[in-house]
Parts: sequence; C-alpha cells; structure tokens
Amino acid sequence: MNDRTTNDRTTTAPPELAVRDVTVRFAGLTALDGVSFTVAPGSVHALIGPNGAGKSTCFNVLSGLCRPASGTVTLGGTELTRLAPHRIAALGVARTFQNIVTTQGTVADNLMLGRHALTRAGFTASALRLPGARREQREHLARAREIAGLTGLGAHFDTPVGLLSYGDRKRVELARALCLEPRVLLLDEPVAGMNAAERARTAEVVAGLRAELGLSVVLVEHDMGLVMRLADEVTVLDFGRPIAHGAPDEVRRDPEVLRAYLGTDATGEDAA
Ligand SMILES: Nc1ncnc2c1ncn2[C@@H]1O[C@H](COP(=O)(O)OP(=O)(O)OP(=O)(O)O)[C@@H](O)[C@H]1O
Repeated sequence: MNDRTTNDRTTTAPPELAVRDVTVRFAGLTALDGVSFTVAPGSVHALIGPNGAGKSTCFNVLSGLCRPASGTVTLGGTELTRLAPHRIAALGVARTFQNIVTTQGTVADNLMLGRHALTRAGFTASALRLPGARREQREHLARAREIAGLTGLGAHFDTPVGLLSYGDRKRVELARALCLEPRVLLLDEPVAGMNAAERARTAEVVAGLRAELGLSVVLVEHDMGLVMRLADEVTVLDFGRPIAHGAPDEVRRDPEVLRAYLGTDATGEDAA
C-alpha cells in the first residue's frame, strides 16, 4: 500500500493553504478581485458572502476548475494554480459540490468509487481477482467502512443511496470526498436543503472529522449558525472583494459585514 491508502497522511498536520491576491474575470465581470486568505493547518476556515459574492468561483480556483487571471494558490510549498483538478486532488485537496449527484449504488459502492484514485492494482489484476488485488480491495473496503462510520453512515454501509434520507445522501458526498484521504477538504454548502436535525448531525460530523483526522476544512455555507459554530476563521466576500476577515465573533460584529451581508439588524444567527 502506498501512503495514500493508509491513515498516515492524517496523522501529521496538513500543509498551509495560502490564497494570494487571486483575481478571476468572466468577460466583463470581476468575480474575484484580489482575494487573499490563509487556511491554517488543521483549522476550519469559512468563506461567506451574499449570493454572487464569488464563493463558488473561489472553490473552483482552489480545486483547479477555474484558472485565475492573476494570483496564486499554494499548498505548503506547492503551487496549485495551474494544475489540473485531478493533480490537485492527488495532492490532497478534495471537494464536495452543492448539489447531490449520487443516486446510484450502495453507500459502499460510492465510497469505493472514491477510493478508486488510490487503487494501485491495475484493471486486469482486479478483473482477474489476483491475490494482491483482492487484498488491496479488502483494505480499501475496510477503510471505506471506517469513513462511513466517521460520517454517521456506518449503519447504512450496504444500503442503496436512493433509500437514504436527504441528509444522509448529502453526507455520502462528504464521505466520498474523504475517501481520497485529503489533507484539505473543501465543503460547498454541506447543509444546504437539510432540516434542523440533519444540519445539527452534519455539524457534529464535520467537528468530529476535524478532531479525528486533523484535516483542514474550507467551508462555504449560508447557514450562519453552522459557520459560527464550526469556523476558526472567517473570510467575507462581497462582489468578489474580501471585506472582512477574522474570528467568527469579530466578523459577525463588523459593521461592513452587517451592512453588506447580514443586514444591519442581523445578529449573525441564521440570518443568511
Ligand atoms: N462561468 C461563469 N461565467 C460568467 N460569470 C460567472 C461564471 N461563474 C460565476 N459567474 C459570476 O461570477 C459572480 C460570482 O459567482 P459565484 O457563483 O462564485 O458566487 P457565490 O458567492 O458562490 O454565489 P452563491 O452563494 O449564489 O452560490 C456572479 O456574478 C456570477 O454570476
């Protein structure tokens, strides 16, 4: 097994993720305008802002789906800015997407798909069920089961995804991203569309992941309660520009944030 198929990656602190002066333009529109922030190793860093502020564009830059006009993203000493998405994922940056795409197969099937990039045995060896390939498959399955446990899906490992609740299905996406053994996890609106109980459960899971795996999390989320509970630091974007940065309690009191994002009478609880 290589290091990606064990827990070794998660026993050392993840590298710092640094976004420096990133600008993205779409035709005449500047979607990100000189955005900089640093995700400290093992921290939860939230990226918030009103609709159209540039949060998804920023995630797309971090995961290699969008190339900035200028600026850099580095993970430790490695510049990610010009790398293809699969190279960035291989370096340990995994992401989830806002919309659930998973409807097929069992939880186990989906998580094993997530392990695919880490599989060393070739297609032929796997198809012929050679002993090395079978052992590797068993080890991946065992790790996938652990990850299901960490994400609150342990009891549903063999359940078809189509039979799960919305909250559980959304957590399958999270679990599948974790199957890449990331050092940095990009969560794009992990509780969007969930009811209160599902949100609370997912918040618990994310807090647990951070404690158990020590990974860094970048969180885009409109649910301010979740952001305030989970984030160590918050960067606020408005029209592509960073307008505030700091601890959740500082940011929620920042007059410019209240004006631009939460509304002047907002308290910061579920105001988005
Ligand atoms: N591929 C694209 N082509 C043109 N404009 C785009 C493209 N992607 C995003 N934009 C524009 O860039 C701006 C930032 O969009 P983005 O989706 O990053 O915002 P957001 O903060 O994620 O919004 P939301 O909270 O609604 O998801 C918006 O004005 C959007 O219309």
